[in-house]
Order: sequence, then C-alpha cells, then structure tokens
Amino acid sequence: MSAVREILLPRWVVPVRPEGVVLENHGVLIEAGRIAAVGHGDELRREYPDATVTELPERALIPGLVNIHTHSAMALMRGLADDLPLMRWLEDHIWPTEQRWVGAEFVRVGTDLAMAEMLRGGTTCFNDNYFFPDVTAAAADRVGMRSVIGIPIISVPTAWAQTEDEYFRRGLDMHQQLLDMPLVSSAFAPHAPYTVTDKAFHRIRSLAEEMDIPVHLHLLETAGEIQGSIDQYGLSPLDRMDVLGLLTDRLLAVHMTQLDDADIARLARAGVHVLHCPASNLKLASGICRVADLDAAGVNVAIGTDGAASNNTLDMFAETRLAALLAKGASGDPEAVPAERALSMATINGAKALGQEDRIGSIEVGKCADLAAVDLSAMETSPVHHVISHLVYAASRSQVSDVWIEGRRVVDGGALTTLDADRTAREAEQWGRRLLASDQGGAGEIRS
Ligand SMILES: CSC[C@H]1O[C@@H](n2cnc3c(O)ncnc32)[C@H](O)[C@@H]1O
Ligand SMILES: [Zn+2]
Repeated sequence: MSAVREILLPRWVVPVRPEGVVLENHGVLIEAGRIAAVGHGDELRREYPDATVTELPERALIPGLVNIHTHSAMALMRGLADDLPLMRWLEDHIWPTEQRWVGAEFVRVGTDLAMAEMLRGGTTCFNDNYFFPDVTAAAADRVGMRSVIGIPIISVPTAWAQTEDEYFRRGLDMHQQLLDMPLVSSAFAPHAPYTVTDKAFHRIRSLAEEMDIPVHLHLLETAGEIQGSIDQYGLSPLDRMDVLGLLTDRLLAVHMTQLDDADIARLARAGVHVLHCPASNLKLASGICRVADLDAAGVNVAIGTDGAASNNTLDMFAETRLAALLAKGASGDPEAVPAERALSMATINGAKALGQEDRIGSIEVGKCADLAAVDLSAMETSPVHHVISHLVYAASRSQVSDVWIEGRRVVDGGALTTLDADRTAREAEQWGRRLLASDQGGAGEIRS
C-alpha cells in the first residue's frame, strides 16, 4: 500500500460505474491504497499540490479485471491435452497428471506463472479453485495480488487430502490462516455435482452461511452431467442443488451451458451468479451459456478464463471479447452484450459475485485502487473513436502498461515489480521437462 498521495493522469478514465461512461482528461487520486478522488486532472493537481503525479499519456485507466474462475496452478499443464471432450480430458489426461505431479511446489510455481500472466494482462483479482489452496494463498499474499481461494471439496483422493472430511479439515485450517492476509479471502469450492456427495454439500451449505463466504461450483457444464445426475440421483443437478439448499445468492455457478427458460427464471429468482468461461466451453465443446438471456433476466454474469489447460490462456481481454461476440452469435442479436456490458462482466460483475462490490470492480471514491492502464496509442487501436469499443473489441492484453493493486504498482511499464518473471519462467520450464518426461499420454506431439 502506498503511504503518499498519488495522482494518476491518464487520457481517459473508464469508471465502469456508471456503465458506458468515459471521462476525458480526468485523473484519479490514490491515498492509502484507496481511490480518494476522481476529477478533472487540472483540478486534482491544484487541490493536491503535494501529491506525486504519474502521467499516463494515451492510456485508458480501467478498474482491474476480475478473473472469476481460475485453476491457477494448471498453468503448468497448458497444452498437455487439447481437442477433447470434458470427461476424456479430465479422466484420461488431467486427473492422472494431477495424481502423479500435483504437490506444494507444483502449485507454488504454477500459481506464480499464472499470476505473472494475469497481472501483465490487467487482471488484479482471481477466484481460484485448486488443490493445495494454502500454497496458492501464500503465493498471492507474497505477490500482493487480490484473490479468493477456494476450499476444494471432492470425493477424489489427492496429495492434499484423502477424503471429503480431510478436505474440510484442511480447508477450514486454511480459512483461519487467510484471516491474516489482507488481499486474500476464501470460498467453498466443491468440484462438481458428480464428484461431491450430498453429505458434503449439506455441510458446505451450513458452513458457508456460518462463515459468510461464497460457494464456487462447476455446474451444468455438459449435457452428460445432467443425464449422469438423473441416473444416479433421480434429479437433474439443478434440482439436486435446489433440494440441498444451495440455489442462493451465495452460489457462483461456473459454466452453466445447459439452461432452459425455466432454469434461467429460477436462477434469477434465487440470485445465483453465473461464471461464464466461453473459451473453455467452446474448446471442450461443452455447450454455450445463454448469456444474453441470463443478462436480460437480471442474472449477474461474470467472466473467467477457467484454467490454462482448457482455455489455453489466462487472457481476460480475449475472454471478454469472446463473451461479447459469442452472445451475439448465439442469440442472433447484435445488440446482445454490448461492449459496455462486457466490460462490466469482466469487472464489477465479478466483484459482485465475490461479495466485494463495495471494494473493487469500478473506479469510485472509497474503493480500493485496483487499476489497469491500457495504452491505446498502438496502431491496432488508432484512431480512438470509442474507448470502450476499443477496450473490448480491438485492444489486446499486451497494451496493458501499468497495474495497481490497493495503490501498489505491481506492473510498471509492462514489468512485474513483485514477482521475479525470469525465475518463474525457469521454474516453469523445469516442471515442463518433468511432465514431458513422464508422458501421461498428453498432446502426443511428435518431437525429434
Ligand atoms: C477441486 S477443483 C480442481 C479440479 O477441477 C478440475 N477442472 C479444471 N477445469 C475443469 C472443468 O472445466 N470442469 C471440471 N473440472 C475441471 C481440475 O483439473 C482439478 O482436478
Ligand atoms: Zn474450472
């Protein structure tokens, strides 16, 4: 957190709230990690003559992006298994690799690699769901990245826990440790309806209420999931979650590609948040989430990348653009998810899903100074007719020049300030060699 006053003077401020607004020649005053004022640049300089001034020519200053669904450590599994449907991808490739390799050091390096990628691309907060969450939390705390770390619950034994009971035990211990990490908080993260028992879901419902934390769950990812649930429980996954008392505004439902009109009305009534991962859904051919209809029904939709093994990037610019385009193509309505709404889904809607709407997700006085500066002077975004259009439809993450989290500059002119990029790249390379040597039946590339 910076102790001094700093005025950021970009060419444009895109506060996100109100949606669609662009403020030209305005600035943002940061004090003690918070946004203390937003106003005309000249006036801020006059009013706060003691403040450090940071000029950001031709930059658009936006709220930091919120990646609402990640498995950070899976950055080490990028490209390991592509072009497969979900269950073959998981059962034949990802789970065997995780059984063999996932441990504390794997998760530490994978999380560092993912955070390096996310920070450089303008993401300031991620909502994670993976094994060794204590290690992910410690890495995020060390780097100074805002995050919500899932307490994984799954009936599959791993190196982190053998039984659902042990997942709870270790997860609750981790929740206590996180109380000392100012940028890190926790959520329950049951893996999916097909890997978590009713008993565990009951316990999650009551503990989540008691601890006042969200429940982050892969749900309705594929048609096969619905049929499997009907076969096993005599209920669709959505009906089962309803019976278990989980369809509430605490639920962050990831994927949701199999919705009918009645489901959408039900989600809207219950206040369930939908975490939309368009690249992963398309790549695994899981289905398409009806984002335009959800949005029209008043459901809060936020955007996430999913893990790098199914996306295969952690690029929130690409994901947001894809979300806007896919909503139009899938609904047949070019007005569906306009650029302004897509940007909201990548920022304030993520904040809302996490219950942090009063702290992050927009540039408003009193909120944390989690910000990203995007250089629009690049040829690819010149001339600038419409700033938000450029941010969503034309700009790429490589145009992010600077990033602040709680007022601390974590990316400075494209360089990471709190994470050693060279060391992380070297460590990731070493893990890559190990995984390749063990050849768990991965991508099957022919290398000579
Ligand atoms: C306990 S959560 C981590 C668990 O989830 C697996 N995973 C990653 N992406 C997906 C997805 O899209 N659907 C279902 N499961 C997924 C990951 O490999 C871990 O085993
Ligand atoms: Zn996922």
